[in-house]
Amino acid sequence: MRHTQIQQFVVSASQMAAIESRVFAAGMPVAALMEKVAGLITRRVCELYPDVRTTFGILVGPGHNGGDALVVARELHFRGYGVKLFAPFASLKELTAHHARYAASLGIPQVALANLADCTVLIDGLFGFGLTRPLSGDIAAAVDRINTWQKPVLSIDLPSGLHTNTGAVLGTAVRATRTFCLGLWKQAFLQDQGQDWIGQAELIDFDLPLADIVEVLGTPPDLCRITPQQAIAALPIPRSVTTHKYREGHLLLVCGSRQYAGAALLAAQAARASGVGMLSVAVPESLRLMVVAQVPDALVWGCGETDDGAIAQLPEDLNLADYAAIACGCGLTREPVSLVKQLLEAATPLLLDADGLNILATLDPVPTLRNRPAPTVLTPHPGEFRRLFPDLGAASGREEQSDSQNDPCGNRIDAARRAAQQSGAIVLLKGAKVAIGTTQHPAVWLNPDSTPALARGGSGDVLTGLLGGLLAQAARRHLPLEPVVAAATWWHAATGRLAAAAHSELGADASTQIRYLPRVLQSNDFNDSSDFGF
Ligand SMILES: NC(=O)C1=CN([C@@H]2O[C@H](COP(=O)(O)OP(=O)(O)OC[C@H]3O[C@@H](n4cnc5c(N)ncnc54)[C@H](OP(=O)(O)O)[C@@H]3O)[C@@H](O)[C@H]2O)[C@@H](O)CC1
Ligand SMILES: Nc1ncnc2c1ncn2[C@@H]1O[C@H](COP(=O)(O)OP(=O)(O)O)[C@@H](O)[C@H]1O
Ligand SMILES: [K+]
Repeated sequence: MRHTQIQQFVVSASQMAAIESRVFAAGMPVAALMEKVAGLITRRVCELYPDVRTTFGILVGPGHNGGDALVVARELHFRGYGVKLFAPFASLKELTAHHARYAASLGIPQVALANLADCTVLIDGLFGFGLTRPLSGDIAAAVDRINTWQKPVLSIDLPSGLHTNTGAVLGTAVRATRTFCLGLWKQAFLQDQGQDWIGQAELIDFDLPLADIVEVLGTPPDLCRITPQQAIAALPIPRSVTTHKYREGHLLLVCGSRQYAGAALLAAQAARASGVGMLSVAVPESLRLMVVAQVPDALVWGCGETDDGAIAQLPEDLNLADYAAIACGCGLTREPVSLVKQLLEAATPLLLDADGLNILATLDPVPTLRNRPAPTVLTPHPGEFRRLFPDLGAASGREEQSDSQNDPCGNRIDAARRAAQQSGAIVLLKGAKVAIGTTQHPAVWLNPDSTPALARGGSGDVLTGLLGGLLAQAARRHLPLEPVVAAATWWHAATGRLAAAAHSELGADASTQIRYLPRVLQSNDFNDSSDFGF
């Protein structure tokens, strides 16, 4: 129970400090907490490296991150491991200085950086959430040098140099292979730009009282890290035994063009896998028979086409009020502007993706969305996000085409939140760590566990179909849509992980993802997203 609750929280540096202050004010001695935390870290290090011939090079910073590192060093020393310290700061916080003195008295050597080069593993205790300014000078040079060594690095709390909230690299940062996040997930762990430095992330729960956490974060908290349990709870299962197809929602998918026929198929097949009661698909007339053949369960509308094979208009006898939800955009091309306008005016929950978003971007999006008579869900990747919300775009993540960006204001959590606040829409900002901005509480949902196997054309169409189908089911029941958007995000990511486990990261193409959608729900163990057996 505690394990599940703790996994949902995400904190900023100041919130973490506020929670710790409450614990200290209540009587917990700082030194005792440091012993406890470092003891838990030591246990994990010993589990990871049971061979006592392993040698550890330990980087010691001036604050309590360095204090943690010194306690870990001492404990590893007592367990018989070889330990060397690199402690380049002349002035240490008081508790850290005590531990440094004791470590010296035990004969644990303090060495120059070059002498760590022969250690098997490095432990990074330079800076944690107390980092206040960019790394510079000798310490930045040391970090840069360590990063060239290609050794396993275990970072304590955060890779030193990473901004606790944004995950941005401040000057330079340690490239960790694994990071032990202490107590509560820091925001950096849910930001794309920190991921290449964090490596494998692991939470070390050291029993911060829930009452203190809730007091600082509020109920419900502003941010929520999506857990499998929450996601499953938001899915329309188990079904009522007496239900019938019209009670399980009717989705209208508006998608496809002669140029992008596959996108329509992927979205329709994923919508089918969502369990939606009825699925209608509106495509250009020339795609109609192909969709019928591939998705025989759908009612397929053939629409009038433009010269280029995009949808010119919806059939006259198609009544938008007949549907619980509409999803539009996959493979649409940017031609059908009046179609998207028509859908935006409908009093039906609307999901816009891909070219639906690109068209919306030309229609003065913020006031248009604000005037919508029904809820809207947007699923932009960072490029589409920037087109929709240019004033927030810099904060949405790295450039699509660039592989070396570290945008110092790449705060996706903030970008998704502000986009939702401005527009009133639910904004699902795609990426490695999907951030979903809402106007409700929580203001932002964050999806922690995914796979780069999803980074390929067609993945987004799968998400749109799946989410559209789930939105139709929720809207039919008059349920809030925000938890459903979070659940679809989790389901899609879990599908990618399951498909990648079976077929490799390269083999989890969009069609394979669709085949794996139902298998995610067949797994019996949702206690932890890492408990899927992969
Ligand atoms: N309290 C506890 O018992 C628990 C604490 N825990 C542990 O404590 C960590 C937080 O400790 P912390 O607050 O001491 O901050 P920390 O991250 O060590 O660094 C601050 C020091 O770095 C300095 N400094 C900053 N930037 C710098 C720069 N660019 N270049 C050079 N120096 C720079 C800064 O100096 P100043 O800015 O004051 O000049 C200050 O001296 C947390 O991450 C976790 O590991 C947990 O185990 C839970 C229990
Ligand atoms: N590195 C990554 N790790 C995890 N998920 C990713 C990664 N890159 C992309 N994704 C996910 O894959 C999907 C890609 O969607 P999108 O960019 O719209 O692709 P397309 O339109 O080509 O299908 C989104 O759900 C996104 O969150
Ligand atoms: K660190």
